Amino acid sequence: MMAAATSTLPFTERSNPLTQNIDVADCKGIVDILHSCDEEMLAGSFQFPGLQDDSTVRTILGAVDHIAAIMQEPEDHLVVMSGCGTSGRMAFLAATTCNRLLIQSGRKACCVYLIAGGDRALLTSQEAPEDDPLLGASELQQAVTGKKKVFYIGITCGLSAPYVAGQLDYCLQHLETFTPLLMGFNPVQLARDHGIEKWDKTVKDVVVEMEQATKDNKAFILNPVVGPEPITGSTRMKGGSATKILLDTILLLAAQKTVDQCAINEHTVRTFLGAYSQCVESVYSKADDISCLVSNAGKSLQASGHIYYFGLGTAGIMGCIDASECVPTYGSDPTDVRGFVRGGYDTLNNAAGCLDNLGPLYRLSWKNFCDDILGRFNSSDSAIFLLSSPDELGDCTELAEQLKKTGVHVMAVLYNFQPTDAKVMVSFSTVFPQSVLLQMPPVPATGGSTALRAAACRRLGEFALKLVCNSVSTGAHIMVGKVFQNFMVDVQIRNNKLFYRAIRIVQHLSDCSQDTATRAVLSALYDTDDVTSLADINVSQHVERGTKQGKVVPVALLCAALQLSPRQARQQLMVTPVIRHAILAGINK
Ligand SMILES: O=P(O)(O)OC[C@@]1(O)O[C@H](CO)[C@@H](O)[C@@H]1O
Repeated sequence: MMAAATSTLPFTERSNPLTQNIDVADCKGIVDILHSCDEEMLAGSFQFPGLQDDSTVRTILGAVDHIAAIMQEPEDHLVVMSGCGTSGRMAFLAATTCNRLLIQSGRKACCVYLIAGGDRALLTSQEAPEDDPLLGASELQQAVTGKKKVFYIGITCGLSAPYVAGQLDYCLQHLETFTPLLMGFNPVQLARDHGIEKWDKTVKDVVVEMEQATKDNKAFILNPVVGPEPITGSTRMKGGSATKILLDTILLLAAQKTVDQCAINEHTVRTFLGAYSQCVESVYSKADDISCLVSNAGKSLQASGHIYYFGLGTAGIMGCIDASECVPTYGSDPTDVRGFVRGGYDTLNNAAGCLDNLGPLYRLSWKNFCDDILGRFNSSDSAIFLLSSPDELGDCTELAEQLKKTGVHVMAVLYNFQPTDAKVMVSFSTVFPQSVLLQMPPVPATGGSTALRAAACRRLGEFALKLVCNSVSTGAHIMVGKVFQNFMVDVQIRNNKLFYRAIRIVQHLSDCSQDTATRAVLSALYDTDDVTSLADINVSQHVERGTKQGKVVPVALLCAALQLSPRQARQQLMVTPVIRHAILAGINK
């Protein structure tokens, strides 16, 4: 095998031995495999500290202390959380929900989020700004104008995003104002060391500087290793979940320290992290029910239908977040999987407000759904309601009944912390005969405040919904052949990292040299047999083209594996769209 040596590959880009046959598993098998991956995320044991190890717990405590100090003096102090794609969406959710909790507790909001590509990236994939460190730095600079002290959390699961590196670099140059924390899931030595266009540093250079600042007690690095992703490189899954666990734990404990004035120690942190382990078990104890959702969702995509999530509050936002990542990961159409939130932008509570005018993909309220889509909703589509309490049933019934008239599968996922009342359950299963009821574990003690307790329940519930939605969208895309072994074989080349990932996938699956794989990818990207003139083009130009050009990796794979021209490969894919079948068909010709 000519693929790059595993030990030099970041964990976040490695192929997970647990999932190498996920593409040929049945729906229950897929969910069971994802269960073992999520257990692995919490258990760690990759020869580097994991989520629950001492050094991680200590770093969390350090961050809690700093953030609690900022919460005490919110006037000219600020917490900034920032990232690209899922990392930025998790930052958004953490910042907005923490602010809400602070206000409910009689305090002032003190958190802001940044996401590469701005607020439109909350709903759609905007990958290119991830490659721009200067953009990152200038957006951070703007966000902190007038602030005296800033705790900055830069999230990049792979320790790979230049946008975040640019911000960390800015923090390191202004340590009198900033205390930076780098959050990611690789050891520092595996940070990305590729050249960055129009910048004189690599991400790794900045991470090394961060390491030095950490030794001087001026910065933090929080980088537990959670193991390779279930779908290779898909950091929306374990990476996104681990990000959520860490951000929620840090912010809730900081709020507890501030609001309830209670001491937070290692035991408190461990109890919180333990609750997430219990949550994973509660979720997957419903693996049979979840696999029914996966099956229906997969059948929808197979029939060229759609998967729609509907939710109230942050439950609805979890659906939107899950949907947003399907486009770059699986090369799917942005309308294939969509999320709708009751109340639209008022519920989203994003900094830029209503984005309706950006186009149909930004119309996210239930009303928008009824106006734009309900009329053409049909029996190949799937509807999944996401609920955070049985009390929300009344709000969902009317829309659910309307949808049922179209003959579609209308399903629901409900998380509940109270023992579920039998009568409520009867009405629930009348409206949603196909549902997943997640009985959540007790929340860790969160002092005396009811607001704090309610917030802790919500954060755990969102985590549970994330796991279910990730199972649904991953499983459904596996069912339509978008995964080969455990590789995303229709990934879109939308940024620098994805360009090199595409090459690695082709190299690995067609067992060829890196050079051959690069030629195959360029050939597929530009639809040409002669790639000699493309050798000197900047990766950013390949990315620009890759953002518009579909099926690059499948075409490149067929070119490399079967020595086809891009034209022949595209023809083959028209006849046999499932890549594994297309290769076998070519070999058997
Ligand atoms: O900077 P990170 O967090 O390593 O990676 C961010 C990213 O490139 O990867 C994710 C999916 O793999 C996307 O959500 C996002 O665009």
